[in-house]
Amino acid sequence: MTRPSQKGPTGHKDEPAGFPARRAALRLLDAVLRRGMPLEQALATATRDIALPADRALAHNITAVTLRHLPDLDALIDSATRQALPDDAKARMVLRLALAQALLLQTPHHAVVATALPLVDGGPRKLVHGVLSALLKRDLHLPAPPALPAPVEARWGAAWGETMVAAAREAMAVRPPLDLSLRDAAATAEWAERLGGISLLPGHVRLPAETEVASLPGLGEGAWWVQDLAASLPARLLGAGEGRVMLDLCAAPGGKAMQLVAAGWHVIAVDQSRRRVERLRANLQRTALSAEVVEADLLTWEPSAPVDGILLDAPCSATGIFRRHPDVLHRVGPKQIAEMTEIQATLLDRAAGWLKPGGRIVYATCSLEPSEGEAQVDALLAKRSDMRPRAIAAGVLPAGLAETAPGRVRTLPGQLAETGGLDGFFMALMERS
Ligand SMILES: C[S@@+](CC[C@H](N)C(=O)[O-])C[C@H]1O[C@@H](n2cnc3c(N)ncnc32)[C@H](O)[C@@H]1O
Repeated sequence: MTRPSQKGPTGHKDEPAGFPARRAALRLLDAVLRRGMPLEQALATATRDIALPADRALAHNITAVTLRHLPDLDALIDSATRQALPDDAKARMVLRLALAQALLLQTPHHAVVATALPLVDGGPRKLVHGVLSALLKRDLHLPAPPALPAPVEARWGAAWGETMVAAAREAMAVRPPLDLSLRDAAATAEWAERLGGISLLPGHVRLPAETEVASLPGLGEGAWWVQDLAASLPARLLGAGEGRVMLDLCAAPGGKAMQLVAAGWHVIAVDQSRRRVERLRANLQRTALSAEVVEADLLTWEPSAPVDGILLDAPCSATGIFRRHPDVLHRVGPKQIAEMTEIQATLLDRAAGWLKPGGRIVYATCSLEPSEGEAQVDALLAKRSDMRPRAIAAGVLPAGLAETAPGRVRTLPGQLAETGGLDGFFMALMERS
């Protein structure tokens, strides 16, 4: 048995060692699954009473691993209960976390049981003990790769086919690599060598998944920023700026704005979120790149004059970044997607009217839902006879990716898999005639 600590790290008597991290993990899982909060957003509140960074990291890790394997963990739980536990029952939440620790984090079984049972004190302790003991006696294995939530598999299967769903499961099983965008694309070879990575495009360096960002050379001097390879593509479609004016709409925290400034555009970066605009300013300061920053709601704000270029990185369901944020697939469904498509259509409509004749716009979303990507651009082109697709220049995309239609790129799980894959994104380049 795990020896109960005299006093837990939070000062409570008779708490088993490691209990505060498990209590925080339960709060985190509850925030994501019952209240629909993003995991990263729930972190500060859920871990507020944890003093040690290592315990906060453990709570985060237990929850993330649980979310990556949730459907398979649920199947195990259901195999050991006579009556299915409600989806949001505390007993199910605790069992999910406990099994994830035992099966995926190799936590000793006695520690799993000792830290799980106090989570249901005053509740279904006997039930949880019974189910957990019965399951831990079995020779348990989780399927590899993990299943995605059934509604997601059905939706993506219908949109992209079963091969994509299988690739998405594989992508969910592994931590993605760390991609950096460089301020000085001319120094790509030098930085790739210095950082020990590979480069798939000028201005890009890819490092192994376990790389610790804080310890890398170049961070303090602002030589690079973290940005998935797919997320770096929309700004690349717009080419070199040569001092022309670019509106970066929905710009914070600024990954694409920094690329555009580094490519020679005069950038006006607009975002409505104060907190995220602060991060945008800090990022510009760290990289010594300068842009006009505007904190405003794009549903009412408009530029004072037509512009040469626009990048609209629209708010979206973010289902394309599930590899780093497994919570998204459990929080986002048709309702949230439909809400996002309405905002996207309004923003794209407004933005298209702000281009000079001959000006170019890129519309992008980090979503794997066609309604937030292809369908938005189809609708704009059907509505506006002054907008037309603009072919993507040679050499802009990495080897292995190509336009899916003139001016359009769709990145999917499974693409570039041999070098670590990339996030799910849609982008389209159009020109105003
Ligand atoms: C996908 S993120 C942008 C990421 C950013 N382009 C980058 O590369 O770092 C979407 C952004 O849209 C902003 N946003 C959502 N609705 C908005 C609106 N009505 N007006 C202005 N910004 C908005 C959010 O605050 C969020 O920062």
